[in-house]
Amino acid sequence: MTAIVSPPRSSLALAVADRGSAVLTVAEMVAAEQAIFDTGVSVDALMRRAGEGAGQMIWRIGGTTPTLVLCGPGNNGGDGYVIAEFLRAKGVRVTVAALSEPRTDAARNARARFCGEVVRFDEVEPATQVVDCLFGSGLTRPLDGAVWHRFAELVGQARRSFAIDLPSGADADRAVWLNEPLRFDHVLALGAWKYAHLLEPVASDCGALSLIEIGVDTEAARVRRIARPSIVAPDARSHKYRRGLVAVLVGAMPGAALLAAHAAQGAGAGYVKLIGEGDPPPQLPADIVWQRTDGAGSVAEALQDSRIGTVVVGPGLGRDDQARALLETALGCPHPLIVDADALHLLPGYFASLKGRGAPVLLTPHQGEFDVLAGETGADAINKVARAEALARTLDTFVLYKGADTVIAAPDGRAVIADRRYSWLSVAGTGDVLAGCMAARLAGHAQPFDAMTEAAWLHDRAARIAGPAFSALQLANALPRALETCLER
Ligand SMILES: NC(=O)C1=CN([C@@H]2O[C@H](COP(=O)(O)OP(=O)(O)OC[C@H]3O[C@@H](n4cnc5c(N)ncnc54)[C@H](O)[C@@H]3O)[C@@H](O)[C@H]2O)[C@@H](O)CC1
Ligand SMILES: [K+]
Repeated sequence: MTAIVSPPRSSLALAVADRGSAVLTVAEMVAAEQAIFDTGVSVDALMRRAGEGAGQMIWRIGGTTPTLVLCGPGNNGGDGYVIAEFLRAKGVRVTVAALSEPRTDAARNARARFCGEVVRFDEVEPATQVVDCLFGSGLTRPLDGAVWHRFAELVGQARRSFAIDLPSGADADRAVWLNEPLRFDHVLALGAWKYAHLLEPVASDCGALSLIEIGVDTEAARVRRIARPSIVAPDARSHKYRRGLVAVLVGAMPGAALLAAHAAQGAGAGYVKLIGEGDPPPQLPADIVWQRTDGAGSVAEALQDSRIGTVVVGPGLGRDDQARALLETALGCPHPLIVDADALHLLPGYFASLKGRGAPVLLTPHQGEFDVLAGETGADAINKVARAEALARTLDTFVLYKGADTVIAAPDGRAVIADRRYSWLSVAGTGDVLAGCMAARLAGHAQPFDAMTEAAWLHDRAARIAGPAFSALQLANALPRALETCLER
């Protein structure tokens, strides 16, 4: 067996990237707030910080629009009284509708400081602008039917709606609606993102998201919202192998493998080759190398090339015996491996090969493929991130769980949520492009988690650049322009 020498890295390497802002569970948020109180800040002072931050944002967006603030019994309602007083002092015509008397000391104090009018919730008239401070992270059950009905009417009839911290009715950790879904124009998250802001089905009902800083320390958070990666251009010492050699295995449908290869080129790989049986497909462009093989033994031999940075198996692979043989060979090769599409359906037969494999394996399932892989794994998980984490841990692989809310999870517990994917991505072949894009990034710097995050970002950015109704090839062709937006200056 040929000795494996890692290819030299670093041309399109990672720069010091923005880690993205933190995503916290309610329990983590409570602990983070407690840490602030432990420094001597009072609950009242933190509520003022939160309410005035949110008030400032509403003032910037809504100006003097007459405003109805809906206040619940807890500290979310307390925020509402702070916001109402802030806007009133700016000269905005503000009414507060209270669901009940405040039940916490901080909310009672905020209520006492509000100098405007407070009316009963069940008697209030619709307004041009509505601010929802009924419930935040303390919501434990669905809203009472009559309350929800009136609430939905007030939000629906307003020209502009804001939800403070969370839309009332949304479960923060599970990211589900406890009542019927309700759409807001703006959601102002306090201190950190919660899962409901970024995971479907709640995320896309949140409209424009803003994060109001209140001074919570989120440094140690394991889960983050995706942020624009920072990518370094090739330097003077760069050459094609240093940029990264990507090998894509070709199965029954070479078109999909070709798309992945195009995408790898567009995302910065220095050298891309297809490895397949017999003659190359007629549509093979001149700038993609075809490495002809003759049976599984010769594929294994081709994959011994120590210059290979990443192998891709799955796009257009098929699910027959030949496909199984290719997957088995790929799993046995010494390089980082991306397992995508058809190969994900075949993978449960090879879980044992994942354990102890020297080089990392990256899985890219959409929902159907995820179900095939996960089975009962993570059945009790609270949300999509926890499900992805459970699979990553169980199989000791990196997982990119696709969807409008794409989740990336590492076996060490790190996770990233790439929310609100551009909806025109829902077209055939975009998965092949994502796999190729990820392969290029991984071949360039050998960091699987970063490669997945960068690929998710570049894929979405390229789609927005390509505009509506693009083809998968047009998406791959837009990748260089997406890459340009991430280059370190
Ligand atoms: N902890 C803090 O010091 C801070 C909290 N802040 C705000 O406080 C919120 C959390 O406050 P709370 O923990 O008081 O929670 P909420 O204000 O979300 O509401 C909790 C109250 O509502 C009741 N409740 C829950 N679900 C209900 C339902 N479906 N129908 C009727 N009543 C229901 C609970 O029994 C409790 O009395 C955050 O979302 C944020 O807006 C901010 O002011 C920043 C500081
Ligand atoms: K709210």
